[in-house]
Amino acid sequence: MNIPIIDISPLIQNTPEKFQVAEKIGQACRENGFFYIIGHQVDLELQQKLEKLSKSFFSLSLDQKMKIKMSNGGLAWRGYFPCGDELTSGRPDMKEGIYFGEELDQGNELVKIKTPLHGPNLFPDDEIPEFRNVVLEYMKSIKELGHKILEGIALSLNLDESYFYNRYTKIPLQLFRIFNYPKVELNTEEELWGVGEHTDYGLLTILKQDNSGGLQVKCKTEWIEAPPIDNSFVCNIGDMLDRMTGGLYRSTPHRVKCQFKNDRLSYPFFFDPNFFAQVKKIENIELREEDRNERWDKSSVHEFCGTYGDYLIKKVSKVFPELKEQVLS
Ligand SMILES: O=C(O)CCC(=O)C(=O)O
Ligand SMILES: [Fe+2]
Repeated sequence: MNIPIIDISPLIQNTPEKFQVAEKIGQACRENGFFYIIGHQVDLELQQKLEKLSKSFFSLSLDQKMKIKMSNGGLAWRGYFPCGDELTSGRPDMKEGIYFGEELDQGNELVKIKTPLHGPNLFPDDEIPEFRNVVLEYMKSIKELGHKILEGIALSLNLDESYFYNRYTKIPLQLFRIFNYPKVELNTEEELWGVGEHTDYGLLTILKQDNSGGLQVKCKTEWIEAPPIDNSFVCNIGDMLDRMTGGLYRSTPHRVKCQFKNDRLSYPFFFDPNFFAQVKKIENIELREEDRNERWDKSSVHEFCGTYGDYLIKKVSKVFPELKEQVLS
């Protein structure tokens, strides 16, 4: 089974062919929850600048990188974490990375009342002064892309194209990460993963990956590769879309292999419901059979009660247990 490649230019240009695009997106979401997009019109030069600056960042010394360590980001949950600090299902991932989000200054009302995951980003301004603007510009264009893809997803469910925008994503929660999976010298019996099996938490993930490979997607019981495709993004649906569609669009487990040949860079952007949104099932969609026992975390996305922020904080706390103690205690 292959992951489909969908040219979304009609969706971007708002031409009548967008309904056919929506049809293809719907099919991909019902089949395995993963698809590539091309024709997205995200500026290539901007992407190349992002790649170049990200490489420069990860090649700084650990001391330099730790100047923007996540504990300095406090409640906003931003900044750098070194290899081994992030856990999936309780086990350390073989990756380092930086967390970004919407850039909000200390004067912002939500920041003033200490809303978790809201605040200013941490950038390596001394070492790589251009990084800040390039990251913020990239996030802006992927956010716009996210709105477009969600219009396609709404159409694929026979909903008004602004269904998600009106209810959940007028102000989406944006989480943007840049990961480096460093080349690992094999000297252990332990099974190592770049990222262990998991599903994403929110609505939609838009992933840029370099040409190293290693991303794998679980199709029923089989793992298939999601190899790099030039100037494409890999899209996958998260737990909240699974919940909204009563399981019709499942959030699909995926993982990343440990890298033994060279470093791998990836850039996942999580386009998620507003932090304060109560995520509900779409009217007129029937709840499908529970998949809890098959899920990696043995929990049900359909039983959860609360806001998206509540859901996310519970999940993120498992991923960074130490930070949780510092920040939320
Ligand atoms: O690095 C990748 O290709 C995927 C990362 C991922 O699955 C995640 O951060 O949720
Ligand atoms: Fe993921």
